[in-house]
Amino acid sequence: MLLLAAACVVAVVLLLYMVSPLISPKPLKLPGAHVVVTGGSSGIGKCVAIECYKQGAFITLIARNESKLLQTKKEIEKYSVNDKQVVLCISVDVSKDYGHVENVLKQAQEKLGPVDMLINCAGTSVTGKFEDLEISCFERLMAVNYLGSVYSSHAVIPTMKERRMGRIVFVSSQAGQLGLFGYTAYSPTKFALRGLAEALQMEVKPYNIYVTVAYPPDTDTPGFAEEIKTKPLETKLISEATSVCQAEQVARIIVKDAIQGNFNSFMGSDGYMLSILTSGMSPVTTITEGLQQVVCMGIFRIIGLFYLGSFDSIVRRCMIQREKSESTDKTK
Ligand SMILES: NC(=O)C1=CN([C@@H]2O[C@H](COP(=O)(O)OP(=O)(O)OC[C@H]3O[C@@H](n4cnc5c(N)ncnc54)[C@H](OP(=O)(O)O)[C@@H]3O)[C@@H](O)[C@H]2O)C=CC1
Ligand SMILES: CCCCCCCCCCCCCCCC(=O)[C@@H](N)CO
Repeated sequence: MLLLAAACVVAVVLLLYMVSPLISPKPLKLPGAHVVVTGGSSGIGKCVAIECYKQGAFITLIARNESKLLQTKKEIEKYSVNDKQVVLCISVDVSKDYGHVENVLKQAQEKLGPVDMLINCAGTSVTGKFEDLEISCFERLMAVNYLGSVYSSHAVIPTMKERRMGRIVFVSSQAGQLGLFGYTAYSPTKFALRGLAEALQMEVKPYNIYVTVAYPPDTDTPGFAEEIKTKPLETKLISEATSVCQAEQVARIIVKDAIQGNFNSFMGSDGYMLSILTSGMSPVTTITEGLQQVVCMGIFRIIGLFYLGSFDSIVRRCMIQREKSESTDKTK
């Protein structure tokens, strides 16, 4: 009886493997494709643009600061693989005025053709204790990290649906998979992208459009260098659970997953565990991915509980330390 059940399971798995090429998306061809990268003038966005350019794509870079855009354009052009390739720069704040964002993306499409891939990388972070963060921080981060991605995606989706092809990438964060001390303003903006991505993916899949959510860990970028200046001690200590990644490496993984149309894009072994743990009701792109989630979820939850225990003890130790130093300050 048991043998029969096992045989059935094996048969089903084999069958699923056989049909899996039918449900996996066809990879996007980057040579000659038009790739738009918001936040493309610095850090992860810049490396994503370079990676796509190296593979023959035409690039539109979007950010606010014009001189940074031009400098990055020059840097990217060093990697050209043919003499037709173009890097277009657009200076716009993706979080301000939807009409404006829609307009500049229309102009970009007139110049370089319809957008094949949009990478929403424009974003910023502020850390601090909940009550120390000004309300304007919560509003600004939601506007840039979340609404900025909504605006840019909203402007390109109609053409993608008409052409029945395309890729949309949202750059979330590991802090968009779990909430940590110091990230009360930032984490919700990154969790929001996941909700948007899931709902949007269900809408656009019949049009052969694939959505990817990337969850990078701490990554060595100008934005990260700015962030650590004001990070609470607790956040620093908790973040030491993972090592700092290089932007080039993060970009390579994001571009590979976007080309393949994978919903999940993660980096490193803790990124792998977090992605399995938080897979919830997210779509799967391969049978192997689904099987790994089913098999590993429980054990990763146990490992996760140990991590949570150690994070709680960091927070408690810091609190006791702070109270001690405050009371000695008072007695002085
Ligand atoms: N570095 C890290 O540790 C991690 C980063 N991430 C996420 O990756 C993304 C990139 O981060 P990172 O490379 O570190 O950031 P950087 O600060 O190095 O670069 C941010 C880019 O976004 C642009 N940008 C910022 N605000 C706006 C805006 N309102 N409108 C248009 N462009 C804007 C910036 O240009 P300009 O200022 O000129 O507008 C710049 O090009 C962010 O979404 C971040 O949350 C996720 C996980 C880890
Ligand atoms: C079972 C597995 C458990 C794994 C636990 C992993 C611990 C995660 C620590 C996460 C550090 C936060 C990264 C935020 C990066 C970011 O978005 C900012 N740097 C942006 O500037």
